[in-house]
Amino acid sequence: MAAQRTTSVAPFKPRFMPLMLTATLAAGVVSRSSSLSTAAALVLLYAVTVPSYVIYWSWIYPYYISPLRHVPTVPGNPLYGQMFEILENEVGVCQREWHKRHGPIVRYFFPLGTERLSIADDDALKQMTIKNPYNYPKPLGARKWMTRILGEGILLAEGNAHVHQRKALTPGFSIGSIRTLAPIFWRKSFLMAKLWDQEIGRSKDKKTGTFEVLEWLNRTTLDIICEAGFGTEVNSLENPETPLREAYRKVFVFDTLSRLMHGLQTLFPLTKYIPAKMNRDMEASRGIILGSATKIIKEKQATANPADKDILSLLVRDNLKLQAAGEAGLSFETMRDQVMTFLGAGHDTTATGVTWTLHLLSKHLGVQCKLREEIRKHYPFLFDRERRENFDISTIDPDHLPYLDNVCRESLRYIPPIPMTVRELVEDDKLGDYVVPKGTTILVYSNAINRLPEYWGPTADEFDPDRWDRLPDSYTTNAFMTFLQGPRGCIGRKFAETEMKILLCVLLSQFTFARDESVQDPEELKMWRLVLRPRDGVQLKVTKLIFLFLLVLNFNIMT
Ligand code: HEM
Repeated sequence: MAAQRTTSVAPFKPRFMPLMLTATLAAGVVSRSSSLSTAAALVLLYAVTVPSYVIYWSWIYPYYISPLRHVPTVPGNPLYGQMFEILENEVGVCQREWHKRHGPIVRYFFPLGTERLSIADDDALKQMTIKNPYNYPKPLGARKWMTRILGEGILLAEGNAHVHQRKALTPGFSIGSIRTLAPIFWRKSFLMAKLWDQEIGRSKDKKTGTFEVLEWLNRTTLDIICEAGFGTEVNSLENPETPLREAYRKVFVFDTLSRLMHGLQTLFPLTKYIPAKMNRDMEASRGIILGSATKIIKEKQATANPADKDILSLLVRDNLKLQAAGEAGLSFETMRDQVMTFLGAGHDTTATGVTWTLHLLSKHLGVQCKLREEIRKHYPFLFDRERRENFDISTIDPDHLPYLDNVCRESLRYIPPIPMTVRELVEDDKLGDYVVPKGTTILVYSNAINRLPEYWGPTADEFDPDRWDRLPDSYTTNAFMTFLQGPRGCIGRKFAETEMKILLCVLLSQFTFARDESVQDPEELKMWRLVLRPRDGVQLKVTKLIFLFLLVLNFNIMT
């Protein structure tokens, strides 16, 4: 299709309040110049204005005036748009179907013909994420909503401020830096496994425990980001009630009212002042997170030790160097907000990713066995308590396990912990064949793109780690949007991947995982708030591996 152009004349976009004000003033004029009373004139003018407004925005603007009218559009009633379908379904699933039916760039509606574009087109994604990323900032409403808990760190910075912060933070996330931090990942993973071992020890048969794993993994990844990221020991693993963990627990409450309030706040930021429980909890959580971040950064600045390897130490040292060279460097508030960002972005995401992986392994026992055998082949000592306690863990690089790599990638493709991201154009731009005007809201759904047959072939909807060894010709880098791409993509990707692999090596070498059939499949209960989580967590049957060994050994001896 030929490229569409925006018209040089700005399209007519009446706004509700000014329109009603005009109607009210007109009612005054009409009542004075006719026999109608003011009330009757008001009723008459409102009766004409409101339906005209609704008809214009729902049926005239979207189809005859909007510069986006040529973009393939999801059929439906623009009066309420696809809102109900979106609310009823898992985030990204409607968009996945729409892309399959209508192509890689689709338009759909929120009420009153409010337009949204969902982008899955390879070139358009390149344009947004790599060629022109700063033309696509996060919309103000979304930013304000996220700032409350994540601070105004790198995730929410835009333009030059983002370039500056990204440059300052990148060295802390280099492969070399992550390698230096890996022993912390191992230590915390072993600690969690030890605590699981104790938990199972308290079960009836002392072999199998049935418990919810997401909360455990959240505590482990929180402890890891605090120590590896900031050199701070939180130990929420052994102290589950630690206020910082409690603060994040409250942020992710999924009762209906909280979900409604969160949704409202992205549209109307002032609703954060409504004295509802959710707002009180959010404020309390914010206070704790902000307080912890302030304490961390103050301690770090006071004791900048050249031997410290954590990410924040690198940042503080770099910043001091910049300031010594007469450059501005990062302010105290910016550094504090980076800590808030890393706390928020850096633990729940990975915990959710590992949790979904364990869930998928519990459903695909063949994959679980194959993965365990690979770990055993490369790192046999992990399966032996005495040997693993005496092994120099810093020499192990889990990147050398190809099947582990496949399993992690496939799990993150199949259920992306961050299922979507939203952007708003600052200036007109061309996406695919369409000129998209500034102000358009655009969504990139990893939970749609990651499973499109156009990129992944007919098995796109299956969990199959082996696919990574035989990717179809239609695959492109942008078909895997779990970490986004380009300068706004996840800076912590290597950190998360290494952490995930180490956790899986430790867990699979000590336990087996089976579905707890007494609870509903968590995949049917996905809930989204920044992260796509299982609503009630993931409850698994966790069996100590040593007992299975003995069982197999016994069986072999007897037969
Ligand atoms: C499996 C785990 C993770 C996933 C799936 C993930 C995914 C993402 C995605 C999709 C974005 C882009 C968000 C947007 O712009 O809307 C992002 C950004 C970011 N992530 Fe991650 N992330 C993970 C782990 C981590 C970890 C462990 C850290 C820190 C240690 C981290 C730190 C960040 C930061 C700071 C940004 C903002 C980058 C920027 O705007 O320049 N993430 N992540």
